[in-house]
Amino acid sequence: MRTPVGDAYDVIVVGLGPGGEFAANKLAGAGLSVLAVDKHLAGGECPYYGCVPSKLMMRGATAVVEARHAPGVSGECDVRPDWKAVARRVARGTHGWDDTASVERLQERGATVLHGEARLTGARSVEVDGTPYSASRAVLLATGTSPAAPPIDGLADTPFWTNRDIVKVTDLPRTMAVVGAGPIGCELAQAFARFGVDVTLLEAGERILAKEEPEVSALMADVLRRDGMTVRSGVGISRVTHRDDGFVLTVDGEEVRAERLLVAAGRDTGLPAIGLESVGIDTEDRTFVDVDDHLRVRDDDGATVEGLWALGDVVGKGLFTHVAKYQAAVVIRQLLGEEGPAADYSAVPRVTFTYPEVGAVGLTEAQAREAGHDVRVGVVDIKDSSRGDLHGEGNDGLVKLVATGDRLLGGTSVGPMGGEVLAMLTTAVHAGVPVSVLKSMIYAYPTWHGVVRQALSALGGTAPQRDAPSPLG
Ligand SMILES: Cc1cc2nc3c(=O)[nH]c(=O)nc-3n(C[C@H](O)[C@H](O)[C@H](O)COP(=O)(O)OP(=O)(O)OC[C@H]3O[C@@H](n4cnc5c(N)ncnc54)[C@H](O)[C@@H]3O)c2cc1C
Ligand SMILES: NC(=O)c1ccc[n+]([C@@H]2O[C@H](COP(=O)([O-])OP(=O)(O)OC[C@H]3O[C@@H](n4cnc5c(N)ncnc54)[C@H](O)[C@@H]3O)[C@@H](O)[C@H]2O)c1
Repeated sequence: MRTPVGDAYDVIVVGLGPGGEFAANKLAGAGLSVLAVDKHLAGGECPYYGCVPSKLMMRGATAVVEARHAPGVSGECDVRPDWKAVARRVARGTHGWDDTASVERLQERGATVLHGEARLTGARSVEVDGTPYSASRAVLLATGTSPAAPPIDGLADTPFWTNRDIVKVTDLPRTMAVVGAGPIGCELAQAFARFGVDVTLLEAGERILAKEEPEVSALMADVLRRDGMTVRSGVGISRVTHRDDGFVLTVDGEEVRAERLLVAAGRDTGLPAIGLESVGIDTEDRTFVDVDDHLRVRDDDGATVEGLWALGDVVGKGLFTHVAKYQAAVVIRQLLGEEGPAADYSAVPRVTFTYPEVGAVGLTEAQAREAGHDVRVGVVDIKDSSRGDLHGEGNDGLVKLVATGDRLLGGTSVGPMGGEVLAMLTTAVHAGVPVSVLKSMIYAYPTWHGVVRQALSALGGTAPQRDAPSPLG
């Protein structure tokens, strides 16, 4: 452990989710004295309540559905899904919600780890459960988010589940209502539906997965309905009550009943609790901490708060683990005096791990038009490709490209490997690979990423070309 000078550490990291933990490990490993503080589990939302358990659930759900495709492609297959198997993998994958390994990793690198609630008292000082600490170089705020509860009459008095509860479920309910059809709602609803739970997905907005292209929302609503779910968008939920036999939601004046209720209606950054007023930031109407492209915190006058950085979900530049770690790397370079680019969000990839996976990067068509670009669009259904044809059942998906002139602004790839196909679109958008260069490449046959070639030829309204005549007719 590095000994701090006086009572001051070099760096204090508040919040040890993917962003804070990564920064604390790297900075301590580089020889700085680091105080690493978390009020709950070192590791944060992703490994215990987010990415890891939800992807383990999706893996189980995908295996079930792939087995159900067997009759058309490989004969009979008797599938008897058992949630206990998933629950066991989740308990293992989350280390039984125990952060000893993360804490020890930090300590081995020389950090001092404290479990406690921190509050800023100035740019380079914090209190942890009332005890003051100061940092000679920097405080890093990486306090992340917690599940938000929408202001629905009666909801707060009911035992509804959030992502933090549902990941611990060992016995499935018969019926479940889900409020919110963003990535969390869609992933978890589909996982449960594929294990036989009768799920009703309720979305207030016009469409599910509203941050994605409209074609994606329509396709995914169709897939989820074929999974046996009831999918309703544009609904108003006015009241929730709970009795022994379950929940009753008043939805557009009618009752929806369910044994369990999952609320997946967005995230809360909890800014009033972290002491931002001590550095001139009023949190009343603010959702995220304002930062410049080096993640330095700006106060209400737009001035840089010297010695204070923020990163991860709390800055709202993309609520993803990979964004939190990317931002942490930008901050680490500055604190270690290393060269490197400022943060750039023009090619942030995102993947919703439903089946099919929904991958996207850069601008959607609507965002590109709003930004004033002269937009060209190419959309291809993956069923209209050789790989889609060969795959057979389960070949739901599409590739959509958004370009202006010879420049790719964004792309979406939905399919059994939509998140993997996204890699080439991310490279293209990030590196500014011209559309003409992408068109001149050779695409392996018959691949899912080969559909990108078809979408490139569809750009600008040209009829999409198959990669070969359908071998199955
Ligand atoms: C169900 C679900 C599935 C997800 N799936 C994915 C996925 O597949 N891929 C992906 O990229 N992202 C996914 N995410 C998002 C991802 O989990 C977050 O973007 C990521 O965890 C954010 O990291 P962070 O470092 O900002 O903070 P967080 O992970 O939110 O951690 C913040 C930490 O700060 C601590 N803290 C807060 N306030 C204080 C305080 N005052 N004092 C001390 N400690 C404090 C908290 O206890 C917490 O440990 C998912 C999220 C959820 C909920
Ligand atoms: N695979 C991934 O990378 C992944 C998976 C899960 C979550 N995440 C991250 O976590 C973030 C949060 O996910 P999320 O799904 O909670 O948030 P979200 O904001 O994307 O979706 C929440 C949905 O709830 C709806 N909603 C809000 N209030 C409602 C109400 N009263 N009734 C009905 N619907 C209501 C909203 O209209 C919205 O569509 C995402 O933005 C994403 O960045 C990522």
